[in-house]
Amino acid sequence: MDHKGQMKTSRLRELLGTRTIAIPGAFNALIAMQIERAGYEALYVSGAALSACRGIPDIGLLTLTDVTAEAGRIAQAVSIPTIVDADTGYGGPQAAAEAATAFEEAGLAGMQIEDQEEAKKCGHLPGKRLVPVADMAAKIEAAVHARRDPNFLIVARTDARGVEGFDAAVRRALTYAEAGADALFPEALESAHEFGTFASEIRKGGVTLPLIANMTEFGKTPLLSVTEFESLGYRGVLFPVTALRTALRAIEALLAELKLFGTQRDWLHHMMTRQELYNLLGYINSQGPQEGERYEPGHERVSRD
Ligand SMILES: C[C@](O)(C(=O)O)[C@H](CC(=O)O)C(=O)O
Ligand SMILES: [Mg+2]
Repeated sequence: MDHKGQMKTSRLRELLGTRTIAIPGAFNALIAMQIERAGYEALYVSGAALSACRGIPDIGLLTLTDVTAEAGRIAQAVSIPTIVDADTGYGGPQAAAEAATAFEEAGLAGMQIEDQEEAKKCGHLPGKRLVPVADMAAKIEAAVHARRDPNFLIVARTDARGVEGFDAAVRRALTYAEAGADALFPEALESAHEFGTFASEIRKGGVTLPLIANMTEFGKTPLLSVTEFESLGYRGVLFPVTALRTALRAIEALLAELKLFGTQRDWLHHMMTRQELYNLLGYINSQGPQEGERYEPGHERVSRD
């Protein structure tokens, strides 16, 4: 952890302590740069998106080494804080402690750990299994103990809603707060009403930690806006796979048309131009944009490649 890393961790705490923010998921460093440039104040590295980018499902196949390398690259490409999805913590308390150390050193501002058993699944699928509450609490304690920067954020996610029920989700979250978690994340709640009740039950339990909501699509949770979550008492709203799903659909459509027509001409206006991509990368091309490199509607030649 360096000075820059410490600034990001304290910034993340400050943000979650004061207002409600949208936290989009970045599936690589370039997308992280886009997220920062679009004005977001924090970003998320999703296990589901990272797995998908490797061509594998989100069933706990990513290792700590894999995630540290990729999430570290993402975090270091931007100056806003990054929260990484650490799945189940990659094992027991010792593994969770190692994860906290590795992520902190790699420049992450926080990590999210969930209470599923190790052969995990997407939190919005049926058939999940949870570890005993004491086992999860031990992982949180170990991660909290392992961090060197006290601001490195440990987000405790409970998947209990779809397994043991709503009340168990509240009870588990309260226990995780006691174990030292810095933020609570109730996974796969099924209505705005449940989000509101969860928040008020947590407050009734005497816990004032920031709450995180997950706005993943096509799952169990109806789509609510950041403003709605703000009024329900949530401080961070994740959009973990939103950019990836959108990119995938666009690429699917492009590929179909390219195959059919043998040219990408009609797609130029959907593309970021060479110069715009260079600008995003901060790459100063010493020769500047070449004639014909900028897209103008009606012009077919865009790049000199
Ligand atoms: C938030 C999540 O853990 C993720 O990996 O991004 C997933 C998202 C998803 O699968 O849609 C989740 O379990 O909710
Ligand atoms: Mg995940």
